Amino acid sequence: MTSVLRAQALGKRYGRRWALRECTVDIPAGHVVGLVGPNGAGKTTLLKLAAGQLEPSAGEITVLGGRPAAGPAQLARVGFVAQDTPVYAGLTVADHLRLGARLNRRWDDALARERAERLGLDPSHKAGRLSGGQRAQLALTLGLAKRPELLLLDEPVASLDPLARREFLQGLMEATAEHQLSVVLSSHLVSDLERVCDFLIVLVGSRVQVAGEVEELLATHHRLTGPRRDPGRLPAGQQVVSARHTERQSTFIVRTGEPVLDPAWNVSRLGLEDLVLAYLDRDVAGERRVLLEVPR
Ligand SMILES: Nc1ncnc2c1ncn2[C@@H]1O[C@H](COP(=O)(O)OP(=O)(O)OP(=O)(O)O)[C@@H](O)[C@H]1O
Repeated sequence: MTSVLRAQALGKRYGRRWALRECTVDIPAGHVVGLVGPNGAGKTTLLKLAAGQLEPSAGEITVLGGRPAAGPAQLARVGFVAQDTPVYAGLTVADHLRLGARLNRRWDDALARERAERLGLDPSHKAGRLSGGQRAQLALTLGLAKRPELLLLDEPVASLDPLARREFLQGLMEATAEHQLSVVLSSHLVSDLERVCDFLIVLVGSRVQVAGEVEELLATHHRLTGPRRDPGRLPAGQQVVSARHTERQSTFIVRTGEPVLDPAWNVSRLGLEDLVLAYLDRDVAGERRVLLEVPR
């Protein structure tokens, strides 16, 4: 299957500090990819590298088989909705659609108008007077009407209330099914990602901690609880993601393709949220522990 995004030892450095480091991922087409990580993890950097807005300092990245921003044809295949729903406050909804039509060679005007109408976006309203949710929907409409093959969304729901978030993600899911596009979506909110994503990338401290299809990740990660044990005594095929101990008991989260047969363990499956938290909670290269926002 063709890759929508392939990175090999990709890195971006500002001065001596790496914003993204040794990033190797291969995202097949047709997925809604959740890119999750705490503040400063490198999510925006990866999306901007994919959009061709940044040049790598190390490694390689190809998007839809080409170099990002290789030229107008490549740019037309990728939509990028930057953080904070970038719209022009002084322009009306109709102005935005006209601008989109002028700037994008594959612009789908019928889609843009139909979507704006369905969402109740009044063409005569200035973007600056729309609510945060409406602005996010306008930005998504512009991104979709561009008819990209890959849509990159940087924290599109961060400023939205739960209802607006649900509506936005619902709209995104419908649009991806209808137009067969691939999406990479960054967010802090695991519960939102759980609803829409079928591929996950967890970034912490500028490095990819885990990447893969959600179904496969959920099938291969287990929580083991039992009598206290040193992690070094687990079988070689069980990769320890996290370990917690009390005086008498150990709880491990392990990744393994094999069944866990040791009768000493009580084995349970993980939900996506627990899986993500296990990776986020690891100490990364001695850096401080990181916490993720998980709305209840
Ligand atoms: N233009 C820049 N100059 C210097 N450092 C930068 C620049 N842009 C990003 N960084 C640094 O690179 C690291 C990764 O930033 P990035 O914006 O990619 O993180 P993020 O995961 O998107 O964070 P957030 O969730 O807060 O948006 C951070 O440490 C940040 O301070």
